[in-house]
Amino acid sequence: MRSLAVASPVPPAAAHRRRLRPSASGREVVSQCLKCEINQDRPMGALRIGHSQGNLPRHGSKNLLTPAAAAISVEQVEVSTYLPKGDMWSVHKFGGTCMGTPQRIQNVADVVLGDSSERKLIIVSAMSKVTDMMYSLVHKAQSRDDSYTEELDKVFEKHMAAAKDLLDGENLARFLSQLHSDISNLRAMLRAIYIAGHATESFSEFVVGHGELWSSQMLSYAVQKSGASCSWMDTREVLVVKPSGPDMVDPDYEESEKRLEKWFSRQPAEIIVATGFIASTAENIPTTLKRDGSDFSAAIIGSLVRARQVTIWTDVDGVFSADPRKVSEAVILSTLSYQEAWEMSYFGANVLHPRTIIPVMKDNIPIVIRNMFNLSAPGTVICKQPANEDADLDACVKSFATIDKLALVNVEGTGMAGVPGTSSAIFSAVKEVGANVIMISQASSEHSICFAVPEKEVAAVSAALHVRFREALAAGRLSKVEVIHDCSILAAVGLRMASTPGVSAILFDALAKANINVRAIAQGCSEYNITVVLKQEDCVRALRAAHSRFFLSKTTLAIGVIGPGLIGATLLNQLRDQVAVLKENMNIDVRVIGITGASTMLLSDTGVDLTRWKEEMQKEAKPADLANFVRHLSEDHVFPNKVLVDCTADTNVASHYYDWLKKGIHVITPNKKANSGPLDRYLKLRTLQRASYTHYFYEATVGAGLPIISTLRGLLETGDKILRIEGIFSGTLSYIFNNFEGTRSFSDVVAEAKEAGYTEPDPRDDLSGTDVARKVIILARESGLRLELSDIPVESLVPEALKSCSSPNEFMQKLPSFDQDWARQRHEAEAAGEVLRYVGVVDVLNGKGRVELQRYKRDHPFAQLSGSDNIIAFTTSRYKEQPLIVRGPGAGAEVTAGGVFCDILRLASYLGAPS
Ligand SMILES: NC(=O)C1=CN([C@@H]2O[C@H](COP(=O)(O)OP(=O)(O)OC[C@H]3O[C@@H](n4cnc5c(N)ncnc54)[C@H](O)[C@@H]3O)[C@@H](O)[C@H]2O)C=CC1
Ligand SMILES: N[C@@H](CC=O)C(=O)O
Ligand code: NA
Repeated sequence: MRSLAVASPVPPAAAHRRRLRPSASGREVVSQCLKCEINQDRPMGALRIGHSQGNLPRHGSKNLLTPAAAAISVEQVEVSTYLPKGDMWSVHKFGGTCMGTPQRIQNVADVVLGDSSERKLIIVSAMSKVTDMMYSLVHKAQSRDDSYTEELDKVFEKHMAAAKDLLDGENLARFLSQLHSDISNLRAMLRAIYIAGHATESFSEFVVGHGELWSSQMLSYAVQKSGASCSWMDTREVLVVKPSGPDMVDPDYEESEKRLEKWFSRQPAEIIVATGFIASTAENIPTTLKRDGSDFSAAIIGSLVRARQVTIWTDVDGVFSADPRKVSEAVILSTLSYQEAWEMSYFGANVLHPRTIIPVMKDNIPIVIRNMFNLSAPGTVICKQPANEDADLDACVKSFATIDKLALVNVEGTGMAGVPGTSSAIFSAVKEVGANVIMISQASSEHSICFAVPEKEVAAVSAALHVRFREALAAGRLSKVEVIHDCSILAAVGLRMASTPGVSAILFDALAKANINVRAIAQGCSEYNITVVLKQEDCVRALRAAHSRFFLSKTTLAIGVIGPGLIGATLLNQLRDQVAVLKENMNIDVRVIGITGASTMLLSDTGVDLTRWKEEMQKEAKPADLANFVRHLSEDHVFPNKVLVDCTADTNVASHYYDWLKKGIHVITPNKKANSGPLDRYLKLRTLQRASYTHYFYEATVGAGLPIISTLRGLLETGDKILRIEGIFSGTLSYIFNNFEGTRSFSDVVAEAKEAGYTEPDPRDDLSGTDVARKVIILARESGLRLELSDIPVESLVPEALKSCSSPNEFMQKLPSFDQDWARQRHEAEAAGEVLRYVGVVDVLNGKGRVELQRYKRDHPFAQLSGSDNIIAFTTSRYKEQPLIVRGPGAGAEVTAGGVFCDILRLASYLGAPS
């Protein structure tokens, strides 16, 4: 990759090591000020650099106390070793969590020793929580809160305990003596702060940096224990920075490089353990790189030595494709470009601070984010985008992020178009109130401009705009300055995304399918992100919908099953056996997140375990409450697509479909009540369905799993004209008349049909012809006829005397008393060489339907059926001579549940699943 910048004769390492090991104090007291030394512009590599402690020399009147604790001074020694640069270096940074306990520090030492790079530079943060403790010390002291002394004791004890655990012998003694000395200096300094009631910035920066001094010393001793060549570096001797804004500093690379070379010439160890976070100004005043500064230290040092790689060790497996707290299926990204990482950190992703990326970006040094607690995870590499990365559409999007608590401001009016200066006037008004504009969008018609600002700033922005545009508003040149509250931003981040055709289509399609309304859109020319503004309440759902479309199983579907009776239970078992296959082969992730019966319901956030749903239903279930059940589904934020599967025969349940579709919940059902109920309701439902992206499927309402509705749809949608549909639509009645033979009684065969699961929950619905009439109505309406159920003449097979039975059981018990009548009717037909068949007819030409018991010759196709077969003949303009016939079992648990399952997969494919 890169070649060495400087190669120099290196004296025997041992000699250097001896000279450069930290002194008993851990630091070397030297005589000459670094500032003066550097100013003399000496040849590099010849300095002994240390920072003194205790009775320190002064650097000038500005920092009277600071030098007493932190002056950085140098002593000249002979030039011996130059700093090599390039691939031999690997830089590691270990965050506070990695350094949290003695055991963890030891693990860090092991990781460092396990890296086979020729030279290693290790940057460490303070032990976890220590930096906060140090800030609190300063805060307490300047607030004249005495308890700072106890807190300082805690800091001392924490480090002493850690060191005693980790180190022994001479190293422990050295460390503890240094710790004592530092703590007593800090006590003096904090006392001064306490008396003054004020801490200058340099005072507090000096105090807070101690966490890194101690953690890095402990680590360097721990590494030395193994006998490795290791030096400790106080980066205040090397890293020079200058303030570049509030709470921001810029590295002085040139000066830092000089100082590093000089430092290295004195201590050319193979492993250098250095303090993160701290640095000094050009005047040698201790300072810090501000929050997250250790990452920055690592990046700057990585750049100074032109490292092969900078590894940032933390406690996550890498950079996620979305906030894993919001998207449980977020994945770890294997690579990211610098710009993408940059963009993501803007959107709040816990990646790296953008400034951390700058130093390494200029030298194309990769940054790797690794998990200290899961060494098997390869992590995320942040590097220059490889030119040949495959141009897969989906791969263009790397991650999604959101920003909440925003408001949109919309300034609108005809007087804006073509008037130069309008946007400047708007944004200068915004600037005057100090608001931060997060996103701007203006359509090219120029009649409006909208922008997003933090919700807490919008009142001031709106007021300022009303003042600024008072005249324009009064004159009507501007029609309004409108505020839309409670908005969020969803941003898709990816390098080539904005320039790759189809990416935004997929994004917006995913949002549309999740029924999410987009309020504003912005896509910068930077190609790195597409930003959409939406209602805050939709934000997590939108994030999940978009994320799942690009990263997950392409289609996720949350299902609520209503009515786990025969069909519902069979469906749940079929799902149990097939979900893994669907995920593997079709990229469809189906989760049942609720099951409700008439009396109890079971709710789950992530998906019911379908291998034990019945037990769970008994153990975990709550009293059934349909409204709560639906709320559970609609308020779920994990899954973008939700579907209610109604497996009841309940009219009341069916009456809710309209509301559910309106809520964006898809509906699938074998229940015929909605489509055969009042015509106006049916039409309203279908109109809503057609106008929305929410789907309603009901294939199993006619012919169970047989493709009846879909066949009819196919004919109609391709322009065929339906003339007539007739057939045997009842599995129950088909079974009864197919098996009502010989000596068998009618009531026995009905009981068998019920036992086989062909009948409706109340078998009278079958025998009365009502079930067939419902199917006729469904097909008639599907064919365009506007008929009510009452328009269908129905010949009922329920004896008059049994119509008033109070229960299906009573009906079944009394049915045998009518067996004689049935036997007679059958014998009459048989005598004529005929069979009894119960048929339904949709006479589309005449706009009518009927349901009746008919006699057919033995060779008629309707006489050839067996079992619960349905047979449906479509006579159409195209199928005029010979009807199109669909035949097969038209009732029963497996085939019906299979039909419902097919609808679920149809929905998945409408939602984008592969075919
Ligand atoms: N059995 C079959 O071969 C076919 C049945 N169908 C239809 O499938 C649906 C279910 O039929 P089956 O499973 O045979 O009936 P079933 O009686 O075995 O199951 C219905 C279930 O719904 C429950 N239920 C009733 N009202 C409810 C409510 N308000 N909330 C929650 N749960 C409620 C019942 O407790 C029962 O568990 C019916 O609409 C039927 O017309 C459609 C095609 C074929
Ligand atoms: N009970 C019905 C079931 C299907 O809709 C029938 O028998 O056909
Ligand atoms: Na069907």
